[in-house]
Amino acid sequence: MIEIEDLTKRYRGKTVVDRLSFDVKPGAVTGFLGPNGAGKTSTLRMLLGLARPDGGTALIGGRRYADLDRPLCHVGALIDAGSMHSGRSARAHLTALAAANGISRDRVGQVLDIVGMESQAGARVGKFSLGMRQRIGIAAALLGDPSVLILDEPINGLDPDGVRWIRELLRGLASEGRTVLLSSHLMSEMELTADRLVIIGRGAMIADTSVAELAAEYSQGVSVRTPQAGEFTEALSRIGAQVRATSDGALIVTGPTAPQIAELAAGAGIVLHEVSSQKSTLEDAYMRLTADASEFRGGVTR
Ligand SMILES: Nc1ncnc2c1ncn2[C@@H]1O[C@H](COP(=O)(O)OP(=O)(O)OP(=O)(O)O)[C@@H](O)[C@H]1O
Repeated sequence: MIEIEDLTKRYRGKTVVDRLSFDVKPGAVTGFLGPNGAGKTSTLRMLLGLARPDGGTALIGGRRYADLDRPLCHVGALIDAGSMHSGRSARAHLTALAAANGISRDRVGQVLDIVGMESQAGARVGKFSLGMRQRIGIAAALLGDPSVLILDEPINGLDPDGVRWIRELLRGLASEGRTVLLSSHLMSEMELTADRLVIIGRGAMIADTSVAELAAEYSQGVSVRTPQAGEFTEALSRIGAQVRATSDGALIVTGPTAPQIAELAAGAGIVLHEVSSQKSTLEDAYMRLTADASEFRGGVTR
């Protein structure tokens, strides 16, 4: 469990994390989303004791990171794997990390196995591709078998196989009851990976929701095609539905669900050619939610 309350960070007078509060619960993957510069990394760095908050608290299992005994056994973190330039082999890097944290050497083999890197464990980390470094970074995060995982942009720069691999790994770790928090600035990376979503902009909370709730909230009604449009519009209006006709002859119905509309038509002897829910994509929802919060969106001069 991660608890963030009123967390605030300022750099040179600019508030980059602004009284942020949210909880991250075990047993689910929580996506931490926001445009570039929204304050995600700053928040994660405070959570991991790498930056000092100017206000509020960031707790893991009820304690500050700095107060955890053998922190690697409570929290695994991946922050900036791209910058990991080690002249050591992957195995030596992990073995040193294990030794420094009182973790058995045997665990190194296990985590190399989990991330599929045993065959390359003897090669120098500095020679690895970004995707391989991400895997070694995740192996390091898993060394202490932690119940909480915090990953900053772990999908960034991975090829489709890597993306699928990390998605399955994180979902598996969450299904074992672990708390998994990962950041991204792309909804497309999150919609298949995360259960819950915490969306921030300019350091402040925009939405604390689930993928399913956000999809339902931004659903745009049901598209219906029928040769009896006039008659069916009257029947729909009688049950309180809102109906508007589109220029290509469809009816967009808001209020009832698609099955309710189909049943109403069947009961009234109306022929339907099409009934389909018009879901806006989560990407659209995210773009709308963060439209005012993006510092770097092109095309507009402020
Ligand atoms: N050490 C620092 N000193 C000064 N400013 C900083 C520092 N770290 C972050 N910032 C500023 O804080 C703001 C938030 O940055 P942060 O990296 O937390 O955002 P982010 O949401 O992780 O963005 P991205 O998706 O681009 O990684 C930015 O304006 C950034 O320039």
